Amino acid sequence: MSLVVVSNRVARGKPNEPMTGGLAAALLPVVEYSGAIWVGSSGRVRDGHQKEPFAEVEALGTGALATLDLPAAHYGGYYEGFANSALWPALHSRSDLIRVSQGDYRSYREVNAFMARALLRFRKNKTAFWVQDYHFLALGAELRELSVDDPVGFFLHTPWPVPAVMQGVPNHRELIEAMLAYDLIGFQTEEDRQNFLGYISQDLGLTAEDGIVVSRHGRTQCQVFPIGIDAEKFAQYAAKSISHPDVSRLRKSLNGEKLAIGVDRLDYSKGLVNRVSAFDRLWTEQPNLARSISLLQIANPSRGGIEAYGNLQNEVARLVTDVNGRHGEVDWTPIRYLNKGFSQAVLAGLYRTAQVGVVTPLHDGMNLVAKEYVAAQNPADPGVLVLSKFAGAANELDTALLVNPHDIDGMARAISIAVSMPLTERRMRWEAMMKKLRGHTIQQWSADFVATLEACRGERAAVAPLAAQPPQALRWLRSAISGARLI
Ligand SMILES: O=P(O)(O)OC[C@H]1O[C@H](O[C@H]2O[C@H](CO)[C@@H](O)[C@H](O)[C@H]2O)[C@H](O)[C@@H](O)[C@@H]1O
Ligand SMILES: O=c1ccn([C@@H]2O[C@H](COP(=O)(O)OP(=O)(O)O)[C@@H](O)[C@H]2O)c(=O)[nH]1
Repeated sequence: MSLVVVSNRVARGKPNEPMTGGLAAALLPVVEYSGAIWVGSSGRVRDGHQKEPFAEVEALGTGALATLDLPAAHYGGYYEGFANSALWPALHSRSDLIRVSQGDYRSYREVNAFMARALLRFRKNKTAFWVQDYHFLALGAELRELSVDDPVGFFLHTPWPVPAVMQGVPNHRELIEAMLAYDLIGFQTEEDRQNFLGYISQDLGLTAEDGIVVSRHGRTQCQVFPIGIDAEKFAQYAAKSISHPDVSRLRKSLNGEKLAIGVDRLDYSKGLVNRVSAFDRLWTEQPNLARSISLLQIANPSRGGIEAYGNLQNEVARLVTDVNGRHGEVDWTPIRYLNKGFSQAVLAGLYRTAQVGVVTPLHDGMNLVAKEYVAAQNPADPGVLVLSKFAGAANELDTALLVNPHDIDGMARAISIAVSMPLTERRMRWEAMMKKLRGHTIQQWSADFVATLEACRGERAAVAPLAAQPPQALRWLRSAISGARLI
């Protein structure tokens, strides 16, 4: 079996470069170790009608990376338009931020159709296609139009909201009906899966039995696959990176003061304004904590061409300036605010330096930073994770200090509790989280999804049984897709 993984964003595996988002960070080791071929956008566009889509193919570990120049006439409407100004806000329950035109929807569908044509080149005798995320909701249907009858699966990295929110997306019915051309649809949490099935029932009049929806396309299995991380890799990075100049300079600058860390793309879903307000509240209500805990906030700019993101960047910068102006001293800066990215090896050292990890999104599919923070801690003296209950990660990391990101006082209180938590309690909470991270790795996640997808082969007319978890997940994945080397 050969596996073709498809996403808009890809990663190149350069160890010193920051990752752009969790999807690319998660898929990189999957492709490197499994021998799959990963197809995505090159980030460049190409004019005119491309008879044969242009792809550059390079090796990526034991797998390969194929990047495509997307059609110039449709790229903006697809990426900044429909994907990130209609679907992204809706998926994160921000209907107020939906800005979209019919032209954007047409471009989105054109790019999905273009990608389907491009994928034919990577199809072999026995191929399975694994499509990632909201950029390609209709890609399965486009592949079926081209007579592809291989298993085609889809994984959604974001949340799926309640039906009323999806109803605010133009063309929602046509688009979500097209999703049922997938054999398997994966979600981060049970709540996301239930919301999706709720929409299918309310808007499409289809019922699901044991997560199987039968539509005109055949059968679609809807299942939860929470994404994991390589916890051991982060632990090793963290132990090693202490000597990295960025990490040792940070440590030296702290002078015994405690540190909280936030690491996010500059995105309205991440709750940055509320987080900074919570620190403002903390230092106002408990002035004794000024100079004893500061915040390092890494906020990597994202999707800068979209108005809502530009506005957010200005708002957060203004707020940080206000808070620093209010609480700062000649020799103390309450918030160190950085608009740039770091490699994961350096991030691990920064996570380990901080006694508190603050991950407080308003909504988040999973949030890998929460898991990475835990994995990077020193087992003998672990830090405390303050985690939004609206991050997918809260389902597993339930011994973190769970907070409501809309409750500024509650967050300030949780940060204060985290700062003074005794070692025994910190260790108990951390060990419970670490056990979950070790028990569910990124390799396990991909092996589970691919095994379940492969079980759908030839089963479009009959319900495929849920695949048992493979005992040697990674070995299985490698051997199952060993035929994937296409170049
Ligand atoms: O590709 P961009 O437009 O620059 O955005 C970056 C990625 O953001 C989102 O990441 C999600 O995937 C993570 C891993 O599953 C998950 O932890 C997080 O909660 C999600 O927000 C987006 O879904 C990706 O498609 C983007 O590439
Ligand atoms: O400076 C940075 C900031 C983030 N990341 C990585 O980007 C990913 C962010 O994923 P997450 O799921 O937290 O959020 P997303 O950005 O995908 O919404 C994580 O793997 C981080 O390690 C990175 O490599 N460098």
